[in-house]
Amino acid sequence: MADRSDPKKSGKVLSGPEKQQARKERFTASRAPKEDAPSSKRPVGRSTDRSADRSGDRFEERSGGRSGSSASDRPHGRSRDQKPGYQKPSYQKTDSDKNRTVKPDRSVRQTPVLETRASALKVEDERPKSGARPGRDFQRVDLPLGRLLFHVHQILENASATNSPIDRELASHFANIKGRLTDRDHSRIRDMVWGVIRRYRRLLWWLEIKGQTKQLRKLLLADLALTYNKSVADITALCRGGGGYLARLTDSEARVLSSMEGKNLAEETMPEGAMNECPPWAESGLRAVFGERFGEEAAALNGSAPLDLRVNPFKGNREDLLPRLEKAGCKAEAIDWLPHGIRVLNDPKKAHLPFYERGEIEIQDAGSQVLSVLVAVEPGQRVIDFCAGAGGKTLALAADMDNRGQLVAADVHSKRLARAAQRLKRAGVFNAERKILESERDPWVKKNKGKFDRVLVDAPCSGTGAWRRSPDSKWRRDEEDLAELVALQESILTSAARLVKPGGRLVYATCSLLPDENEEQVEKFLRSRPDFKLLPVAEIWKERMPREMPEHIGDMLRLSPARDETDGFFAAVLVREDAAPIAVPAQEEDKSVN
Ligand SMILES: C[S@@+](CC[C@H](N)C(=O)[O-])C[C@H]1O[C@@H](n2cnc3c(N)ncnc32)[C@H](O)[C@@H]1O
Repeated sequence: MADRSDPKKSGKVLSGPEKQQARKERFTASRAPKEDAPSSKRPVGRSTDRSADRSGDRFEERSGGRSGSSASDRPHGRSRDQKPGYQKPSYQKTDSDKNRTVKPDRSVRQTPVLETRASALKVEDERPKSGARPGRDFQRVDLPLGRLLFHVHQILENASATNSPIDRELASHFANIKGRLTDRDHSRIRDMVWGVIRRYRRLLWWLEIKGQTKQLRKLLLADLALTYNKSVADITALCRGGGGYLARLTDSEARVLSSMEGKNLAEETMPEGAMNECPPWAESGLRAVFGERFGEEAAALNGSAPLDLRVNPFKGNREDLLPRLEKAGCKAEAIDWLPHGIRVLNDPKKAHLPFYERGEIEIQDAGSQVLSVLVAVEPGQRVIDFCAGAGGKTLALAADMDNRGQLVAADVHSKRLARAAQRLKRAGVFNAERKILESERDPWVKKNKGKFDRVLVDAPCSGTGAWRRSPDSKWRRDEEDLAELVALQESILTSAARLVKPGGRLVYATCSLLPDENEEQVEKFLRSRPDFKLLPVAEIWKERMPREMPEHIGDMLRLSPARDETDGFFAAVLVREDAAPIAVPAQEEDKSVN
């Protein structure tokens, strides 16, 4: 899926090395403090056996998330392992590794991957398994927890050093150690990495009240104590130092961990923003939008997202598809307020995938489906999806155009457009073409001014509405990024507006919930372009949607996870008045465009 929340790929908001360094420091400092001497005595912690029932934090695979991006998306420039602070994943063979090639011991119960957290993270016995024949048997066995922690720490450190998405860092780490870990180890590492990310601000709060500096190692250790209920003795046993293990606990670390024993991650005195994992840079904006409902919405944004599908009308219909999905093992129901939406209720074997591969369905959040409907395209029109990315909305627009008319998928990111092309082909779309833009002010825009009935600007944004799908994105941004995004959005909106023909429509959308990226952006635009007027979304909703519009949706669309059970989305529909001349502000007429 396209990466809404990655403005760096646009070439517009690339940060310099200083900024990268600042980011790194913000995310965490990476080295243990010098003043902490290694712990010489064994701490006196007790092992508690409280069951870890604070669930909801397990890793979820991103399928169709707007902010997800694949390794092929890597921004231009230096490769990951040239970046400062990046550590190439190491795999040093230890004595215990030599005994790691053993026959499966059928007497040992195989622990399911998603066991309760406390038992899944038990301190494991590292003695050689009986029956091992080094070099002859191929069955790998799971790594002990201490070794897993080393990988978890390395992945978090690298993600922090390169400011790259966690899923990309996980994939790269696993690729680098080339199959040396079992699938179950991969799962456990993922769980732990995503756990730290999902509990990041709460863990930071704990470090702060204990007078600790922000360090990934400390976050990880605090997570073991507060989430997995590990005692200091347990943690000491896990951090044994040397190849493949975290360094031994310092005295100060042991003291802090000891003071955390028996404590809950979520403390009553914790501020609401921290409790709900809201990053400080977004908190005031979300409070301004949600007022008293801030806590409820922030909590929902910190939850997990459902898997939504859109039925491709070129290949079938929802009524026929639902029983077929169910027969294949995917329990799903119609999203009755959408024309083609389906919500997956239970699909443990990913039975929906063959349907996806045949182009019968697309993976698309319900909110994203609404945006496409609001563009209200007609067959035969000229339509442009100006920030098309990998084509999520282009596909939906093509279906509503019934393959008739001209549909342009434009973007500055050629690889994303290439993915869009594959998806369009698979879906049976043949009225779409690609346009790679140099920037939003590409001369092509001027050449085509006033030619389109519909212009969709699905702008790059902070992605606050999609945090459920990419919780790490909130810790990779700051106020400065937000300001850069707002400037980019304004520039894209004013430039793309030139494409709208008289009587045509400009639809501005984001998956952000912040007013600076949404209402304020639209209001600013309308002040500078009096030839455009806001069309209340209710006007389109009543014509295009199977159910009435909920009352809380105003003239501009705002969807949120707590109230609408969708990702957070914003959209405004702007109509260009019929006979008005194309008023292009002076700064739009870039000299190079002529
Ligand atoms: C939110 S994503 C689009 C998601 C896509 N519409 C979908 O539904 O899958 C925003 C897109 O804007 C593109 N973009 C960034 N800067 C741009 C610019 N200056 N002009 C046009 N597109 C830009 C990004 O490459 C990204 O694909």
